[in-house]
Amino acid sequence: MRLEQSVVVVATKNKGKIREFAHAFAPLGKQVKSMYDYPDLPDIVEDGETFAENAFKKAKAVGDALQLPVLADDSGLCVDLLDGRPGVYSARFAGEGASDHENNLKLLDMLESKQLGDDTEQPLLSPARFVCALLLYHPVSGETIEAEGSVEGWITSETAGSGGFGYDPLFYLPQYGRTMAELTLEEKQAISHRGAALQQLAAKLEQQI
Ligand SMILES: O=c1nc[nH]c2c1ncn2[C@H]1C[C@H](O)[C@@H](COP(=O)(O)OP(=O)(O)OP(=O)(O)O)O1
Ligand SMILES: [Mg+2]
Repeated sequence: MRLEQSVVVVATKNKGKIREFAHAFAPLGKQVKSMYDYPDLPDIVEDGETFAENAFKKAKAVGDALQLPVLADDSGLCVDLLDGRPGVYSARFAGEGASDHENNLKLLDMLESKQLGDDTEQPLLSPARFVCALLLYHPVSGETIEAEGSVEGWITSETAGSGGFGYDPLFYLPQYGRTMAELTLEEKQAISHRGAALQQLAAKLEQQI
């Protein structure tokens, strides 16, 4: 499979993801379209047990509806002290339709309550990682190409930054001394789970050309 078109359709409604994909594909001369560009798409139930399963559901639903190759991203945050939660439930951690802010508050609440009684309150609450599964689906051949990326960091109670989206303000990167929300788009792409998955996808696509 090749990504020949000058338009890449991404099966997402997340404006933060759309911004990051647009930034990543612009140097390749490719324009990104999202689910906002196509009314009447079917609703997608993201009830898979893995990121890859959900990415497949999104890419297949939109690819079959549009009869175009479609890329999907399913991603989330896995927190060590919470045994890997919220994981695939990251988007609806504080309930169906929860905002990023509500999800962030719930996560900090859970982690801070674990710390109660500690003599010294630490801003760094738990190691964590962002995970991103990408899946490119071709509706005619049924072919799929998958890629995955992750990035390690710490959940911090000292949230900072207004860039990015989702859990970025509370994801602290010790090597940068900043949260993910304090990075530029370029910096985030260079180290993020999504950037890593995109690199792996590009490598796989090249192999198949
Ligand atoms: O780079 C990231 N920086 C911060 N947070 C992130 C990131 N990447 C994923 N996340 C969080 C946001 C959301 O709580 C969940 C993704 O859920 P996920 O279902 O894949 O995306 P979504 O529902 O927002 O949009 P859509 O399904 O239409 O692509 O993980
Ligand atoms: Mg979603």
